Amino acid sequence: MNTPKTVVAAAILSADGKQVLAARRTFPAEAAGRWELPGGKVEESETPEAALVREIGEELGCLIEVLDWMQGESAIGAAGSTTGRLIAATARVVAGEPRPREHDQVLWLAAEDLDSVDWLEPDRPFLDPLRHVLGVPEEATVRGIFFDEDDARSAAATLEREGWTAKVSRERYQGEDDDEDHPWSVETDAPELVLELLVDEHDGWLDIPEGPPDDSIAPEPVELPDNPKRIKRPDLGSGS
Ligand SMILES: Nc1nc2c([nH]c(=O)n2[C@H]2C[C@H](O)[C@@H](COP(=O)(O)OP(=O)(O)OP(=O)(O)O)O2)c(=O)[nH]1
Repeated sequence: MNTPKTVVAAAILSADGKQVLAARRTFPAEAAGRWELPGGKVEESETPEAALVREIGEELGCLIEVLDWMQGESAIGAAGSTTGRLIAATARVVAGEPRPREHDQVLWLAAEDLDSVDWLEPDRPFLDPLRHVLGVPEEATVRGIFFDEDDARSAAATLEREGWTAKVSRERYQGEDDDEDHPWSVETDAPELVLELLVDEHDGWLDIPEGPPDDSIAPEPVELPDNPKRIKRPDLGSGS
C-alpha cells in the first residue's frame, strides 16, 4: 500500500499582506479550471519548507520565504481513497515576480474575494484562517453596543455560529462624567441588518460611525436677490 504523500501549498501574500495568490490548475482533467494554492509533493528527504520553496520556484519562477504553517490539514483524493494530505503555509515573495508556468491563470484575491473562485475541495478549510490573515476590511465592520457583557457575548456567539467574525471588547471611559458602567461592544463583519436584529433582541444599539457630510443631500443654496426687493403694498386707493 502506498503511504499518502504530503502536498505543501503556499498562501503567497501580497507586499501589503491584504491579498493572496490563487492559481488555476490545468491538469488532471477533473481539477483543470479549479483554483488552488500553488505547491506540490514533498520529495523524500526534503523538508516541507524546502519542498514549498522549490515547488514555487518551479511553478511561478520566484523565490518565496515561508512565514507560518496554517493550522490543520486536509485529505486529498476521493472519499475512501485518500492519496495524500495537504498542508499550507503563508509565504511572501523575496525575489522575482510570480508568473505562472504550469497554471493557466493566477489571481491576487483580497479577503472579501476569496469565495469568488472555485477552489479545489482540500483547499477550502484553509480559506477561513486565510480571511483572518488577510484581515477584514475596515469599512466592512459594524459595531453593536450592549450594556451587559452577557448580551454582548451571546450576540457575538450567534454571529460566529452564522459564520461571521465577532470581537467583543469593553468600551472605554467617555470622560469626566463617566461612571463605572461602561458598555460592551461587538465588532463584526456581518451585514448591518444582521447585527441590527441582534441589538434589538439584546437591548443594545448600533454604533454607526459618522461619515463625511453627504453632499448629495445638502439643501439647494437659496437664491438671493440682486436688488432690494420691492414690497407690493395693498392698494389703499388714492382717496379724493
Ligand atoms: N499543489 C497543490 N496541489 C493540490 C492543492 N489542493 C489539492 O487538492 N491538490 C492536489 C492536486 C494534486 O492531486 C496534488 C498535487 O499535485 P501537484 O501536481 O501540484 O504536485 P507536484 O507538482 O509535486 O506533481 P508531480 O507533477 O511532481 O506529480 O494535490 C493545492 O492547493 N496545491
